[in-house]
Amino acid sequence: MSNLTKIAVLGAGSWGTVLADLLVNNGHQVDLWGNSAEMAAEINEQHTNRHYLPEFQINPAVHATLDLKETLTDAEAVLFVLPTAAIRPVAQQLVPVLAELKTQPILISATKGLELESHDRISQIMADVFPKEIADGLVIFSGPSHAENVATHDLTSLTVASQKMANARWVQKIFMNNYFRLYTNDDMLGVELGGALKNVIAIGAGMLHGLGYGDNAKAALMTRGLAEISRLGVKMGANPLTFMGLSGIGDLIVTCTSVNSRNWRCGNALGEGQPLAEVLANMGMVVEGVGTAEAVHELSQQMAVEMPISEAIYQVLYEEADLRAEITKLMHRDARNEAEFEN
Ligand SMILES: NC(=O)C1=CN([C@@H]2O[C@H](COP(=O)(O)OP(=O)(O)OC[C@H]3O[C@@H](n4cnc5c(N)ncnc54)[C@H](O)[C@@H]3O)[C@@H](O)[C@H]2O)C=CC1
Ligand SMILES: O=C(CO)COP(=O)(O)O
Repeated sequence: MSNLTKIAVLGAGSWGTVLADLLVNNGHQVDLWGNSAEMAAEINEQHTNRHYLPEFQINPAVHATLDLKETLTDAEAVLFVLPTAAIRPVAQQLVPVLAELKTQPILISATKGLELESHDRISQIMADVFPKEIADGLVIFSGPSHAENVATHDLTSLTVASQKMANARWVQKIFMNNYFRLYTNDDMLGVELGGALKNVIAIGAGMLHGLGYGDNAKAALMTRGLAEISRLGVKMGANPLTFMGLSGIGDLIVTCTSVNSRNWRCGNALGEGQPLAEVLANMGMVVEGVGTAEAVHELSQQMAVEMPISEAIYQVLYEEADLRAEITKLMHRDARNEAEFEN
């Protein structure tokens, strides 16, 4: 066992690779677990991951592997940076390995989405899969943070939320450096919802851009998008102030305004008239807002909360609704007071 803090990073895509690099820059030991032998060899031998980050030189101390047991051995924390759809099956793979190793690492999730069908947040999936003593310590890691910016050490601030504030503070400490700043928050529900739901609104922002709409339209979409995210979140029990923070409005701003955003780029291509299947095939990276739009469509009905913008985006993605007709419908909803929080 070495004296370094070892972190297991699961998911060798754009965000996982950059976070592994950051942790190694901070003096920690990292095993980066992926599912492509070719990519692991490229990371270990050339210190690049060109499919996701064409220009990025990875710290040579990042070690990529396909071996889950090797990854988890001696790890004090396990950072999940996988698409939402992969969280449950990968978590299920971890359980017997951790039992065999007799360890209880701190779980951290940087994934942003709601699971299809169950509508579960990542914390709910973890609670289903892991023993309570491990699941209860989960830390959610969220906020405005495109991998492309962190790769160039651009200044970035995020939120870490947990039911166990000692764990959140530990994560804060291991990640912070002169380009990466973290704040703690005890509202895990609000932090998770903000990170997942903004992806749907970002698809809408891209759609507006693709159709040629201007800044007024995008600002209105973000503002009213945040109103409906907060409405659902508060009804579910989240702290309304969380939506004013980094994992709420902060992440909504970056995702709705950046060409780095996969969700924005997906929406933009749809607005320009490309079919969804073609857009997703060309992206080569996960576009979380597409699956989350379906989960939100069901969750908002279940919670009896109106989310007209997310619903319009769902209709375009899944029900072949005409995008311009959905925008017209939104503009002609009943007149109301801005401060009405119920609908
Ligand atoms: N890319 C970014 O800038 C940010 C991404 N996120 C979130 O992080 C999560 C991951 O996003 P990205 O890194 O962008 O995705 P990505 O598409 O770049 O990479 C995902 C990686 O997970 C791997 N993977 C998928 N299923 C797997 C499985 N069953 N076992 C092992 N590996 C598997 C894929 O092969 C791929 O390498 C998403 O929830 C996203 O919303 C959050 C903040 C920033
Ligand atoms: O969550 C993100 C930035 O904070 C990443 O968003 P995209 O997946 O749209 O790139």
